[in-house]
Amino acid sequence: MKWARLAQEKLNQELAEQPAVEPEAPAAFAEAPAAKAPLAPPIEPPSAPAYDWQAVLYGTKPAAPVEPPPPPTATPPVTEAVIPPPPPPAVAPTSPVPEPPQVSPAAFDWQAVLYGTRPIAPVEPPVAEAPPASLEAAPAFESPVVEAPEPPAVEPVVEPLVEEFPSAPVAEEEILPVESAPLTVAEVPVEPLPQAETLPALPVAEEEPAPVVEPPEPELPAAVEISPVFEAETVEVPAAEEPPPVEEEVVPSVEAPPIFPPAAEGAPVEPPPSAPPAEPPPESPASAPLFDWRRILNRNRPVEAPPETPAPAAPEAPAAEAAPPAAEPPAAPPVFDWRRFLNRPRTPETPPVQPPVVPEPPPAPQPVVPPPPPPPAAEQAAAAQPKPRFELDAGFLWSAEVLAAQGRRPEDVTVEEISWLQKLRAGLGRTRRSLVNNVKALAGRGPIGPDELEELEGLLLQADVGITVSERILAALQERVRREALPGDQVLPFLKSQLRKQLELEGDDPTGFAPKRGQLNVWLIVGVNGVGKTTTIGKIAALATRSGYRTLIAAGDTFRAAAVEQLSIWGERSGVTVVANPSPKADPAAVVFDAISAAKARDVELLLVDTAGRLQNKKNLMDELAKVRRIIDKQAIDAHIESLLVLDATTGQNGLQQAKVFGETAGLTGVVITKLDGSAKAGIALAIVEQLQLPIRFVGVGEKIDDLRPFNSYEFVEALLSDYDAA
Ligand SMILES: Nc1nc2c(ncn2[C@@H]2O[C@H](COP(=O)(O)OP(=O)(O)OP(=O)(O)O)[C@@H](O)[C@H]2O)c(=O)[nH]1
Repeated sequence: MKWARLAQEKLNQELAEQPAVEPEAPAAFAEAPAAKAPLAPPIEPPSAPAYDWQAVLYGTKPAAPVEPPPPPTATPPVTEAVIPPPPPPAVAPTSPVPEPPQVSPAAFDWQAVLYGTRPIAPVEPPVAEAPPASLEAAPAFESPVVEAPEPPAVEPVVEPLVEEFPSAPVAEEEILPVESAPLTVAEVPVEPLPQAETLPALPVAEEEPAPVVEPPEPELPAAVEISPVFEAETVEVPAAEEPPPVEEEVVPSVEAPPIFPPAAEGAPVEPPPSAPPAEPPPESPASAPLFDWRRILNRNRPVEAPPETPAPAAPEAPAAEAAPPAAEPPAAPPVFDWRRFLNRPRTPETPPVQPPVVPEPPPAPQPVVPPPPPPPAAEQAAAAQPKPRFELDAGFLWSAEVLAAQGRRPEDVTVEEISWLQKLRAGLGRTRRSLVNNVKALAGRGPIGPDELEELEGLLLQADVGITVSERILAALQERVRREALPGDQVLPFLKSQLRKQLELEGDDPTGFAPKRGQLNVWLIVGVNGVGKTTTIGKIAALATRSGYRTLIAAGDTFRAAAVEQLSIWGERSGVTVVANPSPKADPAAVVFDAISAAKARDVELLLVDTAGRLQNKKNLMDELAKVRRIIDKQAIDAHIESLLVLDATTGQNGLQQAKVFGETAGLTGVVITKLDGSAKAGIALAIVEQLQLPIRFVGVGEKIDDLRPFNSYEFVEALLSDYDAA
C-alpha cells in the first residue's frame, strides 16, 4: 500500500509540472501572423513566395481589386460594387446621358486577338520565342493576363443621337405607347470589371425563383387592353396572362430620344470620373488576353491532331527555324509544367504593358517589403506551398493538361482558365463518374462485343445523350469493331472522338459568332422562365467589355418587375449601360426599338437584348417575342443578329421541346446551356446539337460573372469522359 501511495504521489507531482509547456506554443504561432501582416501589401515582387493568384493571374483587375486581395478581411467588396443602387435608372428624362463604356485598352481583343482575325496559329508562334523560358525570368508579360479591364472609360459624351430617328420610324407594328414613361438609361459607373470571384449571386434571384410556370402575375388592367384577344389559349388564370399586348404597332417610344439629349447638354461631361483620359485604344492591341477564346475554341483537336498547329512550330521549328530556339527544346508537348506555371512572374495586369509604370516598383514601397526574409528561400519553396484556394489536386492537374493539350504554355495559362475547367469538370462530375466507371468496367472485360455495345447504349441514354446520338455513336463503334478489335483501353478515347463530332455542327465556325468589330451586333436572348437569361446577359456583357466591345443592354424583360433592377446591377458590374423603360408593362418591342436607336447613335458594337421568360406554349407571349424579333430585323437591318436560346441543363430533354417553338418565333442561331454546375446530365448538350441543329455558343457553370465561357467541344468532352481521376 505504501508503495502504491508513494507512486501516486510521485505521479501527481509530475503531472503538476507539465502544464508549463503549453504557453510557449501559442507564443510561437503568434509571431507568424505578425510577420505576415507586413508582407501582405507588397504584392509586386514577382519572386515573393506569396502567390496571390487572384492579383497575379487575374491581371485583369483594375485598381480596385488590388485592395481586396491582401487583406482578405471581410470588408465590403460587395458594397463598393454599387449593388445597392438598384433604382439608379433615373426615370427622369433629364438624367444625363451615359455613354457606352469605353473599353479599356488592355482588354482582350475578342474578335481580332482571340478569334476572328487570326488563324489558329498566330498566337502560338511566339512559342518558338518562348524560349525565354528561363523559368524565373519574367518573360511573360505577353499574354500574361494583362487584360486590364481597366476602367472602361466612359464617355459621357453624348452625341445628339436624337435626331437619328425622327419620329416614328417606319415600323408597321406599333409599339404600345406604354405610358409616356421615359426610357431610362441606367448609368453605369463603369466599374472595372470583374471581381472574378466576388460577385455574389444576384439578389434579385430570390424574388422570382421563376420556376417554369408561367408567372401568373396579378395585374393587368391598365395597359392590357389588347390582351383579351389571346386569352383563349391559356386556360389558367386569364388575368395572370400578363403581357398580352403583343399586338401591334411599335410606336417607338419617341420619348426616348429626349432622354439622351440632355446628357449632351451636360456639356462635355467631364464627369466621367473614373475614366482617365484615355485614348485608351493604345496598348490594347498586342496585349495578352486573359483567356484566349480563339485558342480555346479552335482547340478542338488537341494532342491527337497536334500536327495542325503545334506540329509545324515544334518539331521542325528547331531545324528550319533557326538557332535561337535551339537551346530550348521544350515548347511543344502536352506536358504541363505546373511549377513553371506557379512560379511564373506575377504580372499586375495593365501595368506591365506600360513601361512607364514599371518604374514605380522602385518607390519606397520596396523597403516595406523588408519581409524579404521569406523570399530568399526560393520560388520553388513557394510553389510547393501554393496559395489558398489553389490546390494542385486532380482538378488542377487535369485542367493544366487539357490546356497544355491545346497548346497552351504555362506562361499563357491563367488562373481563370484553370478555375473554369475545374468548375466545368466538377459540374459534369456526376455524369462523368457514372459514365466513365461503367465504360471502364465494360471495357475491362476484353474486346468489345454485341453485349458491350448494348450496355454502352444504355449508359449513354442514362446520361441524357438522347436516342439518336446514342445510336450514331454505337453505329460508329460497331463499324470500328467490325474492322478490328477495339482494345479496352481504346474505348474511352474512341467515345471522346465520337462525342466531339456530335458536338460540332458541320459547317459551323465556332469562332464566327464573335461580335463583328466596327458594326452593330444584336444578340437576342430568349428562353423560358428562370433559365438564366438575365444572368447570361450580364456575363456576356462583362466578357464583351473586357474584349473591348462598345456594349449596350436592352432591358426587354418588362414583365418581371425585378428584371430591370437585376440587369442594372449586372450593368454596373460589367460597366455596360442599360436601356430600360421602368413603366410597368412597357412594350418590350418599344424598349428594343429605343435601344437600337441608342446603339446606332453611339456606335455600339454589341447590343444585348434581354427578354421575359415565357413558356413556349403561350401564344400571346410568343407573339410578343416575334414582334421583338421583327423590330430588330427592321431597325437593325445591317446588324449582325444572333438569337440565342438559353437552356437550363437541369431540365434535360424537356428543354428540347422549348427550342422548337422558340426557333420558329425568334429565329434561333445558337444555344447557351446554363447550370451545368447543377445536377445536370451533361449529355443534354449532345442532344441539343443533334436535335436542334444549333451550335452551342456558351456554357454556364455558376452564378458568378466569370462563370460563362464560350463552348469548346474538346474541353467539354474531356470534362465529361476524363478518367484522369486520381482522386
Ligand atoms: N447554378 C447556376 N445558376 C445559374 C446559372 N445561370 C443562372 N443561374 C441562376 O438562375 C437563376 C435565374 O436566373 P435569371 O438570369 O434571373 O433567369 P431568367 O431566365 O432571366 O429569368 P426570367 O426573367 O424570370 O425568365 C438565378 O438565381 C441565377 O443566379 C448557372 O450557370 N449556374
